[in-house]
Amino acid sequence: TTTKMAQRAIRKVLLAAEQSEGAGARVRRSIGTPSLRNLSPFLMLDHFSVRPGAGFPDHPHRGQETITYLLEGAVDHEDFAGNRGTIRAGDLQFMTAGRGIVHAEMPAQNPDGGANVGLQLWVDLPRELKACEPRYRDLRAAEIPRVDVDDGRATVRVISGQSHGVDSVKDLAYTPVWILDVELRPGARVTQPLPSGWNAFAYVLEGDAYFGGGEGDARTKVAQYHNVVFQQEGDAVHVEAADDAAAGNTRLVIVAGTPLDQEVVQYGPFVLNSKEGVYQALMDYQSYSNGFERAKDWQSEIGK
Ligand SMILES: Nc1ccc(F)c(C(=O)c2c[nH]c3ncc(Cl)cc23)c1F
Ligand SMILES: [Fe+3]
Repeated sequence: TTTKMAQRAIRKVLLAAEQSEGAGARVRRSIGTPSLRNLSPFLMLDHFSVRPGAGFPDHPHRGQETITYLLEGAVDHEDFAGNRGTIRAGDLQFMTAGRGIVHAEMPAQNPDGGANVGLQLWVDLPRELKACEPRYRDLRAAEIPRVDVDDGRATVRVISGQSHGVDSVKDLAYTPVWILDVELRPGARVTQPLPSGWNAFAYVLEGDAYFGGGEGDARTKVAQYHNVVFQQEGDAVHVEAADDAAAGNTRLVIVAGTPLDQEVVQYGPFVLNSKEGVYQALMDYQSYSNGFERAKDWQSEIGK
């Protein structure tokens, strides 16, 4: 007999309000705001929109991993070590900043193009990896397995982790995370197991999603641009779409990660385990040392 999955209850629901970031970019930040800081290992979630002429010019990172998921358009990146690349709709870039990166992230040259839209998730690095060598891992759309669920009413792109018997192709971040891109057509019902004890959230990209319910409990309706943070207890999250065929599709990402048992002291893109660590990062960045040597006399081409 299959034991019924203990569903995770909702801890809180947050609206991701729009704010400015970088040079003329707009982001909807739902993790990393005063109302949601402690969701280890997650430090920030930005749902960004960047038009040609705007972007994220030269800036540093230390002590975290950034996972960038392009939903529309294309973004170029270029760093102080000469690494360059483009991530297009459906692709992801996993960047481990480790001891230090200085880079720019700008819309790919398409002057008459529309907005470039995606998600950028910052994941904390465990203490012993804070000073590791930086690295990049790209995951192209074609490499991401898809699984049809609920008689084809739902589709899950398994970016990282497992869903309904399908495994992602490879682990790309040091800190274990699951990232599932879920498309629900009208009437879809999906129960998604998650590793127990991990922190987990869902961010609604399109349409309305209904969480929980069953056993006589009412479902919770969550609208677009809202982030649903789940309790740590429980084995699975349950999500549904409205039955009404006129409602259109619902799209959300379900993300889970292993909590890190360490202090988080953050000053912008410097994320360490102590104030001294943050001071040191600021000093190193300003004096081009301990991982920031290549920032001296460097300017990106794309961020000019
Ligand atoms: N000022 C400032 C300081 C530190 C940063 F890391 C950034 C930054 O690069 C981003 C912050 N949200 C993002 N969403 C998507 C992308 Cl592609 C980049 C960013 C930035 F703009
Ligand atoms: Fe960056």
